[in-house]
Amino acid sequence: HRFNRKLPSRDGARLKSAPNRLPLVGHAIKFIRPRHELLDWFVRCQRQHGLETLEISVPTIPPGVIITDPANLEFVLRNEHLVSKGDFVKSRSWDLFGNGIINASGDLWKAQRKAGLKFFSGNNLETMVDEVLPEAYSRIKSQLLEHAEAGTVVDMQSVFLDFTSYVMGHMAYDMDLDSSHPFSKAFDYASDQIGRRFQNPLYPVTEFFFSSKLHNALAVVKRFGRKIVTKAKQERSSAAFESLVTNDQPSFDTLIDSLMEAFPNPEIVADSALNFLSAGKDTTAQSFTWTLYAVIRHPEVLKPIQEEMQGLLAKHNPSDARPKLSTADLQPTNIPYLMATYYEALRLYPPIPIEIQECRQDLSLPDGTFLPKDAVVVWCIWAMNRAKEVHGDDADIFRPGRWLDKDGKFVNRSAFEFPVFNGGPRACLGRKMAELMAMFVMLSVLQNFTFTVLPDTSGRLVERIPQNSLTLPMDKGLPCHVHRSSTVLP
Ligand code: HEM
Repeated sequence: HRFNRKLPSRDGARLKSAPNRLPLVGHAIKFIRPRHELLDWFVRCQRQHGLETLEISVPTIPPGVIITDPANLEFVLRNEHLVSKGDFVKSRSWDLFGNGIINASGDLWKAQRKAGLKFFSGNNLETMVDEVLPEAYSRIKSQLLEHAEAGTVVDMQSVFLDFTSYVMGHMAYDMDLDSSHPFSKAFDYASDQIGRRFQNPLYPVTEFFFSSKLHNALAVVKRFGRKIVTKAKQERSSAAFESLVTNDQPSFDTLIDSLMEAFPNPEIVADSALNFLSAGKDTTAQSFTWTLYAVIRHPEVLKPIQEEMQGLLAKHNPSDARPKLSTADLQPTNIPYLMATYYEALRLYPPIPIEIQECRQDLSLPDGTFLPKDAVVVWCIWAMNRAKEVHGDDADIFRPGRWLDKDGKFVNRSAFEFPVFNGGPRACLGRKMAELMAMFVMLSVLQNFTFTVLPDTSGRLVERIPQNSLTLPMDKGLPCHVHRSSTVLP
């Protein structure tokens, strides 16, 4: 047996088991159920046992626990040398993520983290707001106008995915990517199939018989990555050559540039850029979709958002009917209610809903739980974000006001109470970028359009649920009717 035989325990006794454990298969059935049922089950575990650490068992993987207490999560996130991604996650996602930052550890991770930090700390986010976001928005605006004019149904999830593909394509690869590009199609297919491996314990067998489409998609993705790096290298050489003639310093400021400076190996640069694209494209598009859904269901939030928009406009030259939004405009100090609305949607619909890590050695959590080496540590962000012990008795309710203090100022929570962007040394590198994109796209879309969600065939507005994935796509998208409203912002 390759796993340590010791079991998780506290005060010398076995832990309480998470509910619905079955003989032989343990909790495995729960993990292969549709995503919303699994998430509901995590919420039930949390409601029945509060912040207590519970035991879970799934055959073929080492014994494990579900943690919910923010103090335990803080310990886990701050001590990567003790608890980190293990074989369970890495073996399933290696084909797509390879040596990229998402799964890398040690020096390989450190160098990519440094290159990413350098990239995000420069002027790049300002360039994104000034140049990339307006162009990305103008593309989706034309789509929305066409649908508004023709009265046709538009899937807002796919519109937001077009938006983020364009933005991430520019930020990660310095090129135009839209959802119809063969790379985008191959990438989306491969991400989806890799996500399914986490739900299907027999995936090596299934893929042995039915995997040629996945292998082809992965080959397209990897080939595209290599092509991008070769193109960036050629551009660097010619810019360097030109600078000899003009005597100007060439400037290299794309993410690919930062990565090429850190790594001589083009395969690593390609994997790394792909990981950044992967980390940023779907998570953000999904967060915009769930935010719009929440706003449509809670129209009372539109008034304070409109007031903030008017406040922003008043700061610009009043004669300028289409002012350009700047990075300063998009800060939470200027638009606290919109930021609170976004955070409230992120709380109820976290784009990465579940995390799974493994213990590197025997250890004890702050609540006294003993975990043997190899033990699996799971936390469900979806359920933690609904814990009444942390978010109050109204934790199930969408209420942006919980993110504002008595003066209406936006107040954040610690990463351990609100682990939507992870925390500790491996906290999300793109958080600021995601927030700027969200504020920009929400201000622009809500200023120019109103939406009605389509009812189902019985005429009812059914609650939207997530689809199975590593992230949180809305099942069947967000089909809406869109209507034009007053056009004030660009
Ligand atoms: C609402 C949007 C987003 C959410 C909720 C989110 C959430 C997260 C989470 C939970 C992690 C930890 C994942 C893990 O290691 O298991 C993470 C890591 C990461 N995120 Fe984000 N993310 C978002 C947007 C972005 C964007 C726009 C980028 C830009 C490229 C980005 C770049 C990264 C990177 C590079 C990492 C790996 C950090 C490391 O391992 O050191 N994310 N993110």
